[in-house]
Amino acid sequence: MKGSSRRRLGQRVFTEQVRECRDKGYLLSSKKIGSGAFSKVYLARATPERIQHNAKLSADLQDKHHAMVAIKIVSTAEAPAEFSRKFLPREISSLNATYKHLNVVQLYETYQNSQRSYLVLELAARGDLLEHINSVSARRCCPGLEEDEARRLFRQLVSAVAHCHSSGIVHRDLKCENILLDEQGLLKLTDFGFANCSGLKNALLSTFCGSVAYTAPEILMSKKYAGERADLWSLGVILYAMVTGKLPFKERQPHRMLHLMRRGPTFRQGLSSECQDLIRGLLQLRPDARLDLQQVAAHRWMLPFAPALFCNVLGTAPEEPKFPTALDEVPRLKDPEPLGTLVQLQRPQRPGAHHDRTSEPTPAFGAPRLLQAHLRCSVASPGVGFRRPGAASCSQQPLSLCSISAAPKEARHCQVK
Ligand SMILES: Nc1ncnc2c1ncn2[C@@H]1O[C@H](COP(=O)(O)OP(=O)(O)OP(=O)(O)O)[C@@H](O)[C@H]1O
Repeated sequence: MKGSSRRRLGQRVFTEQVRECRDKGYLLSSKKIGSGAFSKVYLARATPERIQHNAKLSADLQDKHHAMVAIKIVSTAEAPAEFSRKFLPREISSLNATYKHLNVVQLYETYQNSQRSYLVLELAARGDLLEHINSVSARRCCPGLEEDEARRLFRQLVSAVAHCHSSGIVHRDLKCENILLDEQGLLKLTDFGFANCSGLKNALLSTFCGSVAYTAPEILMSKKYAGERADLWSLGVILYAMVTGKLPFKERQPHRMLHLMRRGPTFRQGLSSECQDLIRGLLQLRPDARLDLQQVAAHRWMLPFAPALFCNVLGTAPEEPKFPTALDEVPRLKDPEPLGTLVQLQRPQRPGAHHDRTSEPTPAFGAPRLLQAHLRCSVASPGVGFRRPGAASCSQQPLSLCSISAAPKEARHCQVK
């Protein structure tokens, strides 16, 4: 289709969406605040009548003193049948199950027709954690957040994940891009497309979900896994990213990734030993050796400010274990690459702007076919259509996390068994 016809079609579709939203009591703006594989997210305003008639909206917006929401429009007509049948309902039911926690994005309501589904969401207008880390790093001319800020955010994240787990939901795609910030700087966990409600307690899962850089080793090894423990690994990666501005393990091939994981994370100078200890506790290879959420909440790095916050969610603090720091017995690779090298890049602006990497060497240890497909998809070239984080005031380029976390949107859905 020619550019001008595509534009006309886009305009017509948008006009329909504006009308459909207006019929439901929302004034859709043309400001697009994000997009996913099959969705676009727009800024919108709830009408006073709608607020009055929707209990969730009125309860929440009253506290916020505004009427703005985010409307995620999912093009179900264009999405694969599996997406509409499986992932979208999963996202909606997970958001309903986790209502209502201060640090989990709220779903106010949904409506749909034969072409699309609309999710009316709490607005988190200050971008995601990845952008935040990058812009703070650029401003400070030093990668990562200050530990105090990281602590404040991480405590909110732990509280959100604890709430999900206690509501019977494992997220399975915890990463910096799925953590949004609102106008008050409050953290809001989002994107429950891979969430699973049977991943708790004794049930073991086998589906590979999420982004490789944040994925627990047991999943990379195609083992059956406990969803809660896998979420804890991802928390360790996120905390590492917060305080260092890098990813702890950055490799394309699963066997090399696993090798790095076995060696454990390395830390920048100046990072407190308490923070290092907490990260090590989360990045334990053996899922049952990993800290659980209670232990995380009670960890001494978490405590300096208002430890009482966690008492409601998590109960009392258990003993804090110690973690091995030495390299384990795995043989060294001949030519290990530097860990978590900073590269200048960002997420693709257009979903799907990725290179076909079919010529990549096949992972040697026999990763599942779908995981290999994911790896090929997820190593998007850093040069293509990436958006820069906030203005850099220093001579360095803006700092950012590595490209493996910026998986093209399609890739995230094509790999799930
Ligand atoms: N409630 C919100 N407030 C503000 N921005 C949002 C909100 N929800 C989503 N966004 C923005 O829209 C983007 C896409 O949203 P989301 O990740 O939910 O879509 P998705 O279709 O699930 O994406 P993916 O294909 O990555 O799974 C987010 O990265 C974020 O920038």
